[in-house]
Order: sequence, then C-alpha cells, then structure tokens
Amino acid sequence: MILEGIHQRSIKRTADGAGACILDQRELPWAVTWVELRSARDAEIAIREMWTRGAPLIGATAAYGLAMALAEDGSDSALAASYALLLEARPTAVNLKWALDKIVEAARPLPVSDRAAAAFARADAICDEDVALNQAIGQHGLAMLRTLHAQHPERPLNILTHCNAGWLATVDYGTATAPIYLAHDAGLPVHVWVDETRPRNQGALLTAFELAGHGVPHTVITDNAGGHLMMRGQVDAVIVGTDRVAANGDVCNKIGTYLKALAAKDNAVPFYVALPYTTFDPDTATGADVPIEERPGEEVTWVAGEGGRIRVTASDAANPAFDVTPARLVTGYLTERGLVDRV
Ligand SMILES: CSC[C@@H](O)[C@@H](O)C(=O)COP(=O)(O)O
Repeated sequence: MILEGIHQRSIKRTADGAGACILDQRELPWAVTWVELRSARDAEIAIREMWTRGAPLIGATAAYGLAMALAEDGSDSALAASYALLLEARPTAVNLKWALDKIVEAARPLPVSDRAAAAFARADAICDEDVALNQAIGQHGLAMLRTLHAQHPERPLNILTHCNAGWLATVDYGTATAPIYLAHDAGLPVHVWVDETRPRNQGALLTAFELAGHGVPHTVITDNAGGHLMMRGQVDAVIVGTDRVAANGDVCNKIGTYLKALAAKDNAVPFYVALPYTTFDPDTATGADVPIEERPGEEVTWVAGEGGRIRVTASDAANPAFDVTPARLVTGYLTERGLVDRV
C-alpha cells in the first residue's frame, strides 16, 4: 500500500481482524512498508526495535499485542506473561502501561472464552479515542496559534518542534503536529523548524516526511541550531510531544528537549508541551523518577540514511534516549481539555 502523502491511521486491524498492521518506521521516508503483527511477541519486537514508536502508538500496538496473546491463550497466566513481556519492551513512555492496563481491565473479569474479543474491542476503542484526543488538542492548539500569529500578522508563524510527535507517533494527527495541521488547513501561515533529532533522526526522517506530505512549509535544522534561531527572533513558539508527564508537571521527552526549553526560556519564546491524558502519570512524582531508556551506542556511532548506514566514529558512545524538562520551563500544556498551565 502506498501512502497518499497525507496523514492516515498508523495502526489498523488486519483484514481478518486477528492481527494489527503497522508502518515499519525504520524504512521511512525511503520506503512505505506495512507490516502485519500476529502475536504478542511480534508486537513486542516491533516496539522494542522501534519499527513503531511514539508514546501513544506504542500503547496502541501493545494493546493489540495483548489482545493477540489472549486469542492464543485466554488464561490468567498467559495474560500476566504477555503483559510483562510487552511492558518491558520500552521503559519510558507511560502510554504503554496505560494501554495494557485498559486491556486487562476489559478482559480479566470475563470468561476466558470471551476475553480476546473484548480485548480487541478495547484496543480498537483506544485507537479511536487517541484520534479524538489529538483532534481536540489540535483545536485548542489552533486557537493558541491564532493568538500568537496575531502578534505578528505580517509574517508566517515560526514553530520549532523536536523529534516526531506527529501522526506517525500516534494513531492519527499527532499531538504536537495536530495544531500545525489544523492551522495550515485553516489558512494560517505556519512554518516549522524541524530538529533533525539525533541519533535516530526522527525529525529529519519522520516529521519532515509528514509535513511534506501535508504541504506544510518546513525546514530541517541541526539539533544545535534552535538556540541561535530563537536568539535571532526566528522562533515564535516551541511545541513538543512527550512520553510521560510526572505529577509535578516535569516533562520527559526525546533527548535534547531540555536544551530547547532552556534556550526558549532565555529568549522568552513560549515552550508548549502537547499531550493527551494518557501520557500524564500521576503515579510518578517528578521527572527524576521517570525511567530513562539507555539505547545502544551503535545508534550514535552509525547514521542511517538513504542508501544505508555510515559510521561516524570508532569510539564508544553513550545514548540516553530521553531527558526531563522541569515544569518551571513549560509555558503551557496543550491538552484535549485546552491549554493549561499545570497538569
Ligand atoms: C506523540 S509522541 C511524543 C513522544 O513520544 C515523541 O516526541 C518521542 O520522544 C518519541 O520517542 P521515540 O524514541 O521515537 O519513541
């Protein structure tokens, strides 16, 4: 299947209803490949190895994975084993646990023979809800962007984003990108500075692909360029997604987000975090309590691009995948309930 170049659901049930189809994001933007997941183990590999990624989409994939596990074996012990397998696939995005818990809540009270159907139905509902949440975030974000644009109506609104918090990271629309898509569709002139987002380059590879497909003017920049652009007055707002917001409002997101928040603060650029309630974690007190995924150093020492991978150093590399932006650096949280200054 070839993408139409515009957003669509990034996870779907297979035609027979017994599995889930995802885009293999490792191949984007060079190839658009849909992959069928047929078991909890398939879902776990797809999440762990980042065929699929982004907090809400990780949750949706895990939900279908648990439903597939129940179709194979609906017993309590099988449910517990597959829950643990999927939960360990990636540690940072709280949507993973949230979605798995919703499947357990829906399935466990039922007779074993009814559990798989209930789990699939709940996974479908998680996906439908994610789309609605992102649309609501988009509507509130559009109002916010209109207000910002009114300050300088003579020029396009420049938004900087980090990583990929678009439709590829969610079921559809994205969190950080939903306001951008709605603004563009409403005729508001927006231009997006896209952080390339080393080491895996989700910005250059995925966000740019999305924005190009939707016709949104954008420019890819190195991760180090944002502070300079802010100092020059070339950024009107930063909007990022998040993998987990702690009870105190600290924001865990892709490594490098914190530096953007610091630069934004120093240059009086508003820094917004877009999130659905499924990414808020009241059980994690502060950002210091969020488990930060340490990924292989090879993601740093080798860079993937068109035509393959090239090695950039023979030295050892460290690769923390996320960082924490303290709540004090956040101007506002863009949620399905509106723009709020505390979560
Ligand atoms: C709406 S997704 C928000 C975040 O999950 C996203 O920006 C991000 O950091 C994703 O990290 P990734 O490691 O690519 O899964």
